[in-house]
Formats: sequence, C-alpha cells, structure tokens
Amino acid sequence: MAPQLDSYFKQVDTLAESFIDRLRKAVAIPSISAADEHRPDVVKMGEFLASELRNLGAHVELRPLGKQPHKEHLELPPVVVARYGEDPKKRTILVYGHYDVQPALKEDGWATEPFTLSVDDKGRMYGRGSTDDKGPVLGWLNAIEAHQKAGVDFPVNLLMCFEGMEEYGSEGLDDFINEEAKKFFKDADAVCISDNYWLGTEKPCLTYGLRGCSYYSIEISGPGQDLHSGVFGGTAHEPMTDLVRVMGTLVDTAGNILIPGINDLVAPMTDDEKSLYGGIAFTMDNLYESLGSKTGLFADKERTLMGRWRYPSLSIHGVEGAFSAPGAKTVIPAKVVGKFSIRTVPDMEIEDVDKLVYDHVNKAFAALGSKNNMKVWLQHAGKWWVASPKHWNFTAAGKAVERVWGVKPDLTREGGSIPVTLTFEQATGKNVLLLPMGSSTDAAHSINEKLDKRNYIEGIKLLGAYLHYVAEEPTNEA
Ligand SMILES: C[C@H](N)C(=O)N[C@@H](Cc1c[nH]cn1)C(=O)O
Ligand SMILES: [Zn+2]
Ligand SMILES: [Zn+2]
Repeated sequence: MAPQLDSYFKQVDTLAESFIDRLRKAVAIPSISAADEHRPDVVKMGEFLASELRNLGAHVELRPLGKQPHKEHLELPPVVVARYGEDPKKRTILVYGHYDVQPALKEDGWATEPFTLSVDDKGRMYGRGSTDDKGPVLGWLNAIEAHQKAGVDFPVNLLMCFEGMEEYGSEGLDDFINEEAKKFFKDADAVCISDNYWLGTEKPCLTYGLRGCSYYSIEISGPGQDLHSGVFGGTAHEPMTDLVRVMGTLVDTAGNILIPGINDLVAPMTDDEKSLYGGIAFTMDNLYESLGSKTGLFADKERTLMGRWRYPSLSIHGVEGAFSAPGAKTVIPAKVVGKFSIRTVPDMEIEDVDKLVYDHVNKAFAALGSKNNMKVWLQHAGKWWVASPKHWNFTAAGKAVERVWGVKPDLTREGGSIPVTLTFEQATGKNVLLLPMGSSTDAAHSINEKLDKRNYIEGIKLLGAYLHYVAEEPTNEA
C-alpha cells in the first residue's frame, strides 16, 4: 500500500490548484437552505456536484424529496446520491455531506465577499461553506480524481449521499435514508461523514459523538399593525417587551438553563468518562483563539469540553419582526418571533424536552399578565449520537491520520449536530465515523468562515488514505 499511497499523495499535491478552483466554483453558488429566495441556488449546487461526479465517471441520481413541510410552495432540494465502483471483492463505504450553507451577507461584518473564495498569503481560504461543508464534500470528489490521474486503483466502492437541507434540520432526509437503507445504500459496510472540526489547529481528531439540536420559536402578537411608540407607547401591551421577558427566563448569564426539569434529563457523569477529558489536546488558548475573545464560561479545559460535549446548552439566536437596522426607529412591532435552540445530550429525549419547554414558556408568559397572544413551537429537532470508537472503521481512520499527519488522532465528541448521523447508524446498522477536515479557527456559521489550504489538501489525502486503510482493516464489529 505504501508506494500506492505515495503516488496518490503526490497527485493530490499536483492537482492542488485545480482542487482549490473546484472549491471556488462551489463557494460561488449561494446555496443557503434557510432563505426561500435562494432555493434555486441550492438546487444549482446539487446539480454542480452531480455534473462533477458524472465527469468523474460516477453513477449519479438526483432524488426529489417533495414539498418542504410548512412551506408547501417550496420544493425541497434533491438528494445527490452516487456510486463509484461496483467491485464485489471490495468493501463499500457510504459517505455523507451537505451542499447547503448558512446565510451570509458582507454587511454582517465579513472582510471579503462571502460567496467569493478569497485566499490570503497564509493560505486561509475564506468563503461561506468553505469548511462547512463544501470543502469536505469536494474532498471525496477530489480523492476520486487524484486516484484516476495517479493511476492508483480506487480501494473501495464509494456510495455518496449529499443533501441540501442540513443547515435547516435535514428536512425530509430521515425518511429517505430509511427508505434507501435496503436499496441504494444496501451494500454499505461502514459510514463516514466529514462535517465537523478539529478541537484546535494542530491535532487531527476522530469524532464519535454529537449533541442533538431542538430549535424553537416563540411568537407574540397583539396590535393589528406596527405602531408609533409616541402615540401608542404607554397605552398598549407590547409584543417585544413580552418576548424579551419570556426569553429572559430561559437561560442565565453563566449558561445555566433555567427551564425546570431539563438538567434532570442529563445522564450522570461516570468516573470513566471524567478521566477522558484531561488527555485531550485542547487548551484554553485554543478556545480563546476560536472564540476571538476571552469570554469563556469556565476557567479550565475539562469543564469547557464538558460544556461543549456532554451538557446541554441553550442559545438565543434572534428575533424576527424586530427593528434591527442601524439608527433609531421608534416603532412598536406588532408581531415578533423569538428563536432559540437547545443542544441536547444523552439521555435527553426530544419529546421530553419539548414538553418541559412548552410548559415553562406558557407559564412564563401567563405570569406577565399580558393581553397579547403567544405561541411556542418546535421548528426542527435532531437527536444526539454517541458511538463506539473501537470499530475497524475508526481503527482504519486512525492509521490514515497517522500516515498523513504523523500523529495519533484524539477521540473527540462534537458540540454541534448532524441530525442524520443517528439515522444512518440505525437505518444501515453500520458503524458511523466522523472524520473532520477543518480546524477550530474555521468559524463555521460565523463571519469570515474559512478553510486552510493545508487542511483542504492534506484532508483530501486523509480521505483517500482512510479509504485505503478501511479496505484492508480486519473486521471487528465492536
Ligand atoms: C456540525 C455541522 N457542520 C453543523 O453545522 N450542523 C448544524 C446542524 C443544524 C442543527 N440545526 C440546524 N442545523 C449545527 O450544529 O448547527
Ligand atoms: Zn455542516
Ligand atoms: Zn453547519
């Protein structure tokens, strides 16, 4: 295997500029799943992937998912499924990624145009979706191309599943995966997802856990239309005032969730688990670097990692309908919708969390004595996931990391969510591995999202090396 991998690695280096160019084309498509007006761009991005895959000789299908729930005027973007290789003597690996991105506007504070890939002199490639998740998705395509051009036999059969709604809760994909588990995905021996990040900037990791995400809206309305605060202020119940007060009962400044009963759903810490955190290569400086400040909640790395991985958190994201532009507008908004989410952990069940949230929000609003109307609902939910890192899928990935990066990876959990990870595990009955490409400073979801050239190019080598090691790793189904 060694000489073959060396030729593959050399070819990746030779093709580096054209791989960056492929990323440039992908970033230029603003495939924002949360914005209705960008739905054609999401579809365009799916078609771009399909066309690149066809050019590489893969069998590709664009599968429709039907109408978007609660937005029946919108068609969901297609799932791009593809197969490369059909050799019964080889293992089959199913990879998943997403081609949609979070919203981004230059005026949010980006230093460069978010949908133009801008590479600086340190090799930082800025652009929305560069690290989450277009770079990693293209990593699989690039790995195929580099094998072809190096004349190295592709070591596995590759099944691919790329979706366009991950950043909006993977609408429609659970049913699709369950349906296809015994059809398009039936040959899969293991699953690999590259859609999260290293803990720092130097040490790669393999990830075996994710938090879940339950995303809620609270709508408060009253007046028939927006009002002049000079004329109506002091005469009517104001929706925004009520909303701020209700949202203020959810979480405190120290990050404690104030909804009664939520913390009782969390699995207790065991001594075994406690002993894991000290050995992880992560420092408070890693946190401060990726935070861009020293505003961490905890003084030590262990409690910080626990806060990210194994305890729930509640974040307040924004208010629809409220005045948010610069300047001073003296309006009383007639209807406002507050958005917040809870990152969930073992053993929290989605329905139990919903019930506690609804009871609490209803009580908090009733306590205000307001004549306004209030509604609270769940927008989407994905469950947490924790897997066994002792499986051959992880062993193979560990060897690939050592080969490419020269160090043993850390075994980590992730604070973010990839809702379909658990679905893949349950529907296929196969082990799922998360193999991140990007680093902690990539600022996914934030302004100035980037992927370092080094992580992209070495990451392409890593994905290819993983496929070689996974092809030859002896079976152990731990
Ligand atoms: C970790 C992954 N790259 C990601 O960003 N996931 C999103 C998924 C999500 C959950 N609700 C909406 N999107 C995340 O963790 O926010
Ligand atoms: Zn992602
Ligand atoms: Zn994301």
